[in-house]
Amino acid sequence: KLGMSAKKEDNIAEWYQQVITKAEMIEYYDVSGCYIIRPWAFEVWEMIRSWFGSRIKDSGVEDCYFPMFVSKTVLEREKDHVEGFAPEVAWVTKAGDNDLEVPVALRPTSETVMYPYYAKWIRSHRDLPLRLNQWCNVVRWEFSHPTPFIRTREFLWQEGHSAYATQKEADDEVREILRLYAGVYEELLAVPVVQGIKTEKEKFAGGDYTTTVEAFIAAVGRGCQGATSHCLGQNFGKMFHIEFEDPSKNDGSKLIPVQNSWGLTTRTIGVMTMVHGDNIGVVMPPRVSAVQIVIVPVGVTAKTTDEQRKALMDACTQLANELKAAGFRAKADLRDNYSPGWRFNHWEVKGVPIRIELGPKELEAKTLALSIRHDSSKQSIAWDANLKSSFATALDDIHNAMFNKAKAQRLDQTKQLTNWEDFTPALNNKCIVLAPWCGDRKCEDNIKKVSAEESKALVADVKEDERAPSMGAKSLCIPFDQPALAEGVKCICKGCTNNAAKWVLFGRSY
Ligand SMILES: O=C1CCCN[C@@H]1CCCn1cnc2ccccc2c1=O
Repeated sequence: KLGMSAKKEDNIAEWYQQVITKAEMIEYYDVSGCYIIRPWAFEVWEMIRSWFGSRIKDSGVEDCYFPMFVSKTVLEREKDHVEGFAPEVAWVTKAGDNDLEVPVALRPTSETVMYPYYAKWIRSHRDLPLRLNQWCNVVRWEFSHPTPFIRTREFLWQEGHSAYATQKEADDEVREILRLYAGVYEELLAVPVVQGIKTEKEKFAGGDYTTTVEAFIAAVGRGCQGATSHCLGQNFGKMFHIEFEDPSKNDGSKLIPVQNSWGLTTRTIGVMTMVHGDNIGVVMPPRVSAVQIVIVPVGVTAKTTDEQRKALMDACTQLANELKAAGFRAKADLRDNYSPGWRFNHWEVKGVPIRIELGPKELEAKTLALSIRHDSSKQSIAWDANLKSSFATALDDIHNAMFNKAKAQRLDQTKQLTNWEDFTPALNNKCIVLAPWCGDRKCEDNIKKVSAEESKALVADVKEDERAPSMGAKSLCIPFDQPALAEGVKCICKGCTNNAAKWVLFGRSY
């Protein structure tokens, strides 16, 4: 039974689980926190990989593959970045009945796997820049609530690791990669993102600074980190003795390269689903949907003669072939063991951007009746020589409409505030907050603590709905695009009298 029973605005967790299973994206699996990624979702990952992978390759990044097993000594080499994450590291301790002499960890990320070899391969400045990337899985045995695509114990990602001779080159690459991450979200997935830098509290502790693309899930009013691009500085270079001869000297003195690392994961698919999905099911962005146009024959009745039925089937196949020849991912669903209505609903729940019902009278008139999934509108397109441009326009219009709708929702649910008393009510109104911050870590901690307390107090009043989020707001990013900050504007934090230094995006988040 395909029908959705949960409503997105009522209970997004229940809605999400139904949507991703009925759209055949996910199958639940018997190891907690792990899920089967079915073709309808995996093909989105393949589109993302093709788009992002081709662009980083064109810019000079080389793909490679490192082992997924990490020895304990190597993993714990960079103390301060691992200690916070140690509880998430999964270990292999046995093979068959026998304990391993030395347990090996499953990679949670590959800095410590790769950098001993960066030290071996980098000798001269001519070995720089070294820019390697791998598409792989990683394991992080998290204990917080697992959510398919969004928070899983194993996920797919790409991780890029660069080493440069100069800080400038590294800084430039951090932003170049972030621009591509924004492109994955905005050009492929029709999801608007805010680009910014993480606060010291939220950045990757092993690095110098972390830049991020932040998405927004309007249905629950929560931010979601989309991808990160870190400048690691020389921290790992010092730890792993990565050095190169100083080209400006001839006394053999060494320099430590400036490194970056950057990652994008299958969380992208979860964000896409949560942002665009509706109470019918998934709504696929046209540029990543494995099927962009589905054709279902209709109007076949007992009165239809065999040759009429055959003519109609052939026409559906011919239309699909013409669309494929024009470069679209089109499919004719002629499975007559399912009713046309069942087929129509099937592709609607899966979120195919354009569905075409082709019947005898459309065939006669050579006009195609299009059902547009994202807004349930109807369009008719002549089946003529302009097929390619008509469908290209229709699909681009769908992408832009989905993007603009999501952007309008985010703008509508982003409150720019300067007074603390407006902060928690905004969170409880499914909003994120752009607020002035003095830059003190104390205030950032306080904002999270006090907003959580104020939310709990509210939930206490509203007893019956224990699901109301009592989560505090964390800083999502310091947007690169900063509104003007007038002289004397104070930090939003309750009780802080410091002048604000920056506008910061705060919100509950995944
Ligand atoms: O984000 C990225 C992008 C891709 C390459 N790695 C960086 C930083 C990863 C930070 N991190 C995240 N979880 C971890 C979990 C266990 C051990 C170590 C880590 C860890 O270093």
